[in-house]
Amino acid sequence: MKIALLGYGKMGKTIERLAEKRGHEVVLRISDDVQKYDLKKADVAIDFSIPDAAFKNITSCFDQQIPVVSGTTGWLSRYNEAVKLCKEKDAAFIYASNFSLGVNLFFELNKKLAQMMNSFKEYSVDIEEIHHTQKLDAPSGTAISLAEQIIENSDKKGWKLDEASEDEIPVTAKRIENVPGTHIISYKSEVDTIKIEHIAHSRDGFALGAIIAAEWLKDKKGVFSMKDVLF
Ligand SMILES: NC(=O)C1=CN([C@@H]2O[C@H](COP(=O)(O)OP(=O)(O)OC[C@H]3O[C@@H](n4cnc5c(N)ncnc54)[C@H](O)[C@@H]3O)[C@@H](O)[C@H]2O)C=CC1
Ligand SMILES: O=C(O)C1=N[C@H](C(=O)O)C[C@H](O)C1
Repeated sequence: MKIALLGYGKMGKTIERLAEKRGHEVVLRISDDVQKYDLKKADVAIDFSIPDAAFKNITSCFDQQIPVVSGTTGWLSRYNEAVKLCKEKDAAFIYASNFSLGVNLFFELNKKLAQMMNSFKEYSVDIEEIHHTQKLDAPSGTAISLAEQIIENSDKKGWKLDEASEDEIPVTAKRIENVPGTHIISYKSEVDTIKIEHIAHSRDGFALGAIIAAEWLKDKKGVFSMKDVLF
């Protein structure tokens, strides 16, 4: 598979290393706001760029009929617009706030736990995420996905960074040098705490998941999620 990397930072470089090991070839590397780039040589594009660039990168792929996998976070206010454009242009698109297998399993666990805990009002829920200090967005896209899953499976009405009201989930974002990504969900009562935690040891899990998603998407049309790829 010939891959265009839209974003050639920490994730782009990790994807290149793992993709080459799987026999793929990187044919284009974009790491800036290039006015127009030619994706014709690529079978698929993988976007891990910056929040301000993701929408333009993704829709350029639709225009050039190249399937696109995006993991960039912090641009999701335009996600529905991207979905609409993908359908109009009969293109192919997968977005995931987190491509790692471990986090996608953790997502399923989170939904089940939220359903179970909803009957026990003596417990209050909170989410904590920890990432490296270069991260541009807060809270992380994964923390937002986790909060949305809890909201769908409980009586919670929303989430808020730091201070939250009774019917909202408080989300805390910490920034510590070199942390690839940690997410913790806690249910606390007077007498005890129940915690589930996902700790990424490196970026390899995210990168491998994105490559597997690209292999899966290459010959398809439509809008998909990581759940379609993995389960
Ligand atoms: N969904 C997932 O599984 C994961 C998502 N991420 C997200 O991926 C994104 C990238 O993460 P990192 O690689 O760690 O960041 P990074 O800062 O190391 O790399 C981003 C790169 O994008 C480049 N860039 C700037 N403008 C661009 C443009 N217009 N087009 C293409 N590239 C451009 C920058 O020069 C930089 O090299 C972030 O939004 C992060 O939250 C990160 C890890 C996993
Ligand atoms: O910026 C990162 O590094 C990460 N971003 C993603 C997010 O915002 O959830 C996924 C992962 O946690 C690493």
